[in-house]
Amino acid sequence: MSEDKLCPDIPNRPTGPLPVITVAAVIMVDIDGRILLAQRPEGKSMAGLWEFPGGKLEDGETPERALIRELKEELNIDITEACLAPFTFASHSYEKFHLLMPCFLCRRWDGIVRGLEGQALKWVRINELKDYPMPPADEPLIAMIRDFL
Ligand SMILES: Nc1nc2c([nH]c(=O)n2[C@@H]2O[C@H](COP(=O)(O)OP(=O)(O)OP(=O)(O)O)[C@@H](O)[C@H]2O)c(=O)[nH]1
Ligand SMILES: [Mg+2]
Repeated sequence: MSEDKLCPDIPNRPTGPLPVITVAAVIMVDIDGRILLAQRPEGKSMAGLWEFPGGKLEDGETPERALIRELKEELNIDITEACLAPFTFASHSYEKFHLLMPCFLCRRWDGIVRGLEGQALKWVRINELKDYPMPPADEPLIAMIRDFL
C-alpha cells in the first residue's frame, strides 16, 4: 500500500528547515479582567483574525524593548519593562516560518489605548475569547489565560 493511502488525512508538511521568527506579544488585562485583542487588517496575512498586540523583534532588540516600541506605534500607549510579566510562549509552524512568540502579561500602562494602524480593537472577557477567531498559534494560549485569570 502506498504511503498516501496509509495516511490520507495528513496534509503535506514543508520538508526543509523553516526560519524561526520571534514575535513578542502582550496580554493586556484591564481592571475588569478583560483582555485586549487587535484585528489583523485587510491586506495582511491572516487578515480578520484577532491577535494579541505585539510584533516582530528588530535586530538586537529584546522582547521587552520590542513590546515597548510596538505598543507605542500600534496603540499609542507607554509601558515599562517592570510592568511586563513573562507569562508563556507559543511555538507554531506556519507554512513559511516557525513562530516563536514569548507572551507577557501587562496590567498597567500610561495613556488611552487607540488603534493607530487602522486595526479594530476589542476588550474581551475570557469566556468570550472563543467568539474571536485567532491565529492557530494562539489557540493553546486561551486555556492558559483562563487558568491564570
Ligand atoms: N502580534 C501578534 N502576532 C501574532 C500572534 N499570533 C500569531 O500567529 N502572530 C503572527 O506573528 C507575526 C506578527 O508579526 P508582525 O505583527 O510584526 O507582522 P505583520 O505580519 O503584522 O506585519 P509586517 O510583517 O508587515 O510587519 C504575524 O505573522 C502574525 O500572524 C499574536 O497573537 N500577536
Ligand atoms: Mg504587529
